[in-house]
Amino acid sequence: MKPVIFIDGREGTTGLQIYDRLTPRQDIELLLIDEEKRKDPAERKKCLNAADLVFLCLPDEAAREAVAMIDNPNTRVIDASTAHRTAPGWDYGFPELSPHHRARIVCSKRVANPGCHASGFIASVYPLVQLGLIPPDHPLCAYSLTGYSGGGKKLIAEYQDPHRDPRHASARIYGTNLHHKHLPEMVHVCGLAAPPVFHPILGDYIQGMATTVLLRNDTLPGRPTAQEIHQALSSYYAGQTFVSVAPFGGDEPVIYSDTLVGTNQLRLIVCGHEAQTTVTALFDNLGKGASGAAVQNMNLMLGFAETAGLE
Ligand SMILES: NC(=O)C1=CN([C@@H]2O[C@H](COP(=O)(O)OP(=O)(O)OC[C@H]3O[C@@H](n4cnc5c(N)ncnc54)[C@H](OP(=O)(O)O)[C@@H]3O)[C@@H](O)[C@H]2O)C=CC1
Ligand SMILES: CC(=O)N[C@@H](CCC(=O)OP(=O)(O)O)C(=O)O
Repeated sequence: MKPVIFIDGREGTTGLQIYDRLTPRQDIELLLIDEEKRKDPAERKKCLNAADLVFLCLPDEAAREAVAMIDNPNTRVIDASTAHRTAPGWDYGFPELSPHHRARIVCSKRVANPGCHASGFIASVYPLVQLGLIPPDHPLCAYSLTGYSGGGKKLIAEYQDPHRDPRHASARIYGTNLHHKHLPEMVHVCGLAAPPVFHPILGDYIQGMATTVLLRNDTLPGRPTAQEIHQALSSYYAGQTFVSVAPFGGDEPVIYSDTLVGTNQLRLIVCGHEAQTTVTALFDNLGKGASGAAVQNMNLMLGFAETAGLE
């Protein structure tokens, strides 16, 4: 019997991209909700409980409500929202972080899909903390470029509106209160003593991300060089399909944040010298930053090849 999959929020940005990756597949059965009833709690409840696995591609509050509607003990959940990423009983859906993360996802009933900015930050920082190159109480700084699809349908409409504010043509820093909603998961997953100083930056392009962590080598234990940090990350992720490390200094002399759009890849670029290092994670907010990662997690949970639907 093919596993039955339901995408709650299929009409949204993340949901649609999961749907597009799943429709060609013959190894699953997609449960589709009646278009008119897609926000009807009773109809959603029926679908949520009829499925073997559900993707929640909803605002946080609606995701919490959806989880509360599930009374079938066999229904497994992948939540793309921020609602459960640090919640007890949920596993963090980033399998490349460690064999432990991967093993948890494989048998999990509740997987929280990582936030997009958080994915970029954690991909760089988690291994360096594990390897002892960054102490958990190290004062970290990061910034993260994103396309506007990261803000869902509302932000896409705002940026694509022919009568939009002309200032949207310039990049804009947001999260200026320094309390971005991805900070708790960055701290929780990496085991940090305090959140990084973090600015997200929105550009006038639809898709693609570049998340950069800045390090002063003389403040790190053993004063590693940028090359040594590059070597450590390269060894850490050796053999992974979806996370890779570029040759030292990067693949090109500049870094375009839309380089990996349309893929489920996340590529780390380490630059610097004896005194300073930057680690930039390049990926697609709707690939490894959301929908691609969610499908990868589904593959692991249901015993499919990790790459199925993601080639
Ligand atoms: N976009 C991205 O790059 C990323 C998004 N995410 C997260 O994924 C989740 C979805 O985001 P995104 O796809 O961008 O958002 P969108 O706004 O594009 O889509 C959300 C969808 O949920 C629907 N919806 C809202 N409330 C309900 C409800 N009560 N019942 C059923 N459907 C409902 C909306 O309906 P309607 O169409 O009528 O508005 C919409 O189709 C969010 O939590 C987001 O933070 C995570 C990582 C990256
Ligand atoms: C451009 C933009 O607005 N991006 C969103 C993050 C998108 C994402 O990762 O969403 P969730 O954490 O909600 O799942 C933001 O920075 O709030």
